[in-house]
Amino acid sequence: MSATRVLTRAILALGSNLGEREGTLQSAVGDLVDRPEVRLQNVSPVVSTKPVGGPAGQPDFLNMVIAVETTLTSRELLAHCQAVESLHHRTREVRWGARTLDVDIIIYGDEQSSDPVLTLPHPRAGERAFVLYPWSLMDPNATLVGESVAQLAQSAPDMAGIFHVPDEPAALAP
Ligand SMILES: Nc1ncnc2c1ncn2[C@@H]1O[C@H](COP(=O)(O)OP(=O)(O)OP(=O)(O)O)[C@@H](O)[C@H]1O
Ligand SMILES: Nc1nc2c(c(=O)[nH]1)N=C(CO)CN2
Repeated sequence: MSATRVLTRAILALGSNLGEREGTLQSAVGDLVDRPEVRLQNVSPVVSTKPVGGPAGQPDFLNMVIAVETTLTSRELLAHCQAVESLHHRTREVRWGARTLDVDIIIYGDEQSSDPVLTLPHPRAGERAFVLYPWSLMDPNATLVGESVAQLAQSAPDMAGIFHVPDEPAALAP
């Protein structure tokens, strides 16, 4: 008889700035939860964000976060996120360069780790409005290491470059 696995809540951040960005994010969410060990709990709106770091002139990102409950360990969840990135033709050439899909684990329960292979909470999440702002829209009461995610978003340097994505293409708007 196998041991019962603990169910852990995790926040995953998704970003895309190459190709059909919105479609990639939508299908990546499906792929991330397309196994019995990962259950989708909540989904943020998609926001448009200016690139933070990396080469100049790269396209704007679409970013979003999701909340999942999982019986995977944190390392298994990382491997799963990387497999979904590969499925969407993610390559790693330039640090912070343009990519079809990036999936980061922001928190995994209250696990803390300084291992570079999997650092938890994600070491740069607390200063990234492209993670914090959609997270605060999904869960206005969320906290990251004891601080309000909504407040952290407002003081993040990239907050000024964040825009809501209209539900309909601008060309169809009255
Ligand atoms: N919390 C985490 N979530 C995802 N990857 C992580 C995490 N902590 C460490 N890593 C490691 O970071 C490595 C680089 O990941 P990646 O190429 O996606 O970085 P990036 O998204 O370009 O930059 P950043 O790490 O600043 O978001 C991965 O191979 C992974 O092992
Ligand atoms: N706007 C934005 N900038 C970034 C992003 C991202 O997802 N959105 N991801 C990065 C590395 O994870 C680096 N810079």
